[in-house]
Amino acid sequence: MAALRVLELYSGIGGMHQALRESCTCAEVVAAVDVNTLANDVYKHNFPSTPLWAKTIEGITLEEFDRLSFDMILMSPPCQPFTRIGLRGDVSDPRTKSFLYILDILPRLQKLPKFLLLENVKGFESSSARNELLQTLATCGFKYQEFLLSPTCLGIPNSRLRYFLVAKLHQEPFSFQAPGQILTRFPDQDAEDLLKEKVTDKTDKVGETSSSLSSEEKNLGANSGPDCSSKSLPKGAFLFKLETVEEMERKHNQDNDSSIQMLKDFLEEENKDMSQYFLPPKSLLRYAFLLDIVKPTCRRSTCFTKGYGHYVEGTGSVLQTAVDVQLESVFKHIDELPEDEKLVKLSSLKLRYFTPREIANLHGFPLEFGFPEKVTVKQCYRLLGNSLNVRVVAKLISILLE
Ligand SMILES: C[S@@+](CC[C@H](N)C(=O)[O-])C[C@H]1O[C@@H](n2cnc3c(N)ncnc32)[C@H](O)[C@@H]1O
Repeated sequence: MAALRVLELYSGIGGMHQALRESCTCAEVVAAVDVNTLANDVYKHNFPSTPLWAKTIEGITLEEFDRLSFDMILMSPPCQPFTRIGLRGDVSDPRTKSFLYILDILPRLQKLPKFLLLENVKGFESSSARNELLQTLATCGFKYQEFLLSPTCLGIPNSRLRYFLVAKLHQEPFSFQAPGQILTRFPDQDAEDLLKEKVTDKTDKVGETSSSLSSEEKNLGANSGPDCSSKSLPKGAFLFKLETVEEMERKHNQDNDSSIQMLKDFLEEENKDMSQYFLPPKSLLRYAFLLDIVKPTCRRSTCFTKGYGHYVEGTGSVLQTAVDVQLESVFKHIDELPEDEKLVKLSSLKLRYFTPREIANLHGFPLEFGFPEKVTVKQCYRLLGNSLNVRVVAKLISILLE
């Protein structure tokens, strides 16, 4: 069988290429395109034989696209115009220009690709750019399905809810196609969950609390979950550490969901020198209440963004390495303490950032995937924060090509 000719647009560090490999598809990336010099260096480091076009997508002519004669497009367009917390410039944001250019080129190609996969942030599904994409695909004769998925669907303890679209040309609809719907789980997941529930049913009655909701839905607080000591508190009440009862319950549920792996499976060797990753006193004192603190035995972590290690708030979880220290005992009445005592208490948790390697592990990059030596830790965080979960995309590629 001839190898599938794949065009990787907005290639970054090559998350899509890695996913293609992980899916064991017989394929060749005929061109990867990105303007970011540093991301391109990382890409070349890991995929040295792939032709890398360090230019803007809108600078590629129709003829150049035609010459590549590709069968598949894999792409992650810039997400800033669609993020829920951003300005949501959508199609009027200049960063969407290259995507609109692709939509304009697509119907005019000499040979349409047979397959297409797109990744973007949650928020893209309600954008005009997405409506234009669907319209273009329908005009060209593609069958497509949209998803909102997080790595937790695959038992990975990391939330990274993303929009995905898979499309194939002139073929039977997907067996799982649900017109007008965005699927929030993998097509085979219902059957898998049912099987799991049956097994748990027989062996462990406590398992009943893992309802038919996906982990991400539980994550979003859609499940009331098992009993927890905080239940008598009024809805929305704040506990220690600026957390509501609902947040506490959600974390509690996820940490007890044995279908998700523990974070310790993704961590680096304990004997490695981690001194550079510990949170400095200034950050501890200023942001302690806003940190999402997890232990190695936890089965969850928040989405690691490109600001991780630079901004503290909302950019990703931090790891409590002093595992025997009780979080509650540290935070209780901490506000009443003078600063030096506060710092002693907070330091006892031994909080550190996840290393770039650990984030790469959570994102599904294999151990052989690396960064050139000159790339700094902060740059690694930035590039990984822009990238994707390889295992989620690999599974979608398999589903698309089934
Ligand atoms: C969301 S990131 C994609 C990350 C990639 N999937 C990965 O695994 O690293 C978007 C990428 O698009 C690139 N980009 C943005 N606008 C572009 C354009 N007009 N032409 C080419 N690349 C562009 C950025 O440099 C960035 O690396």
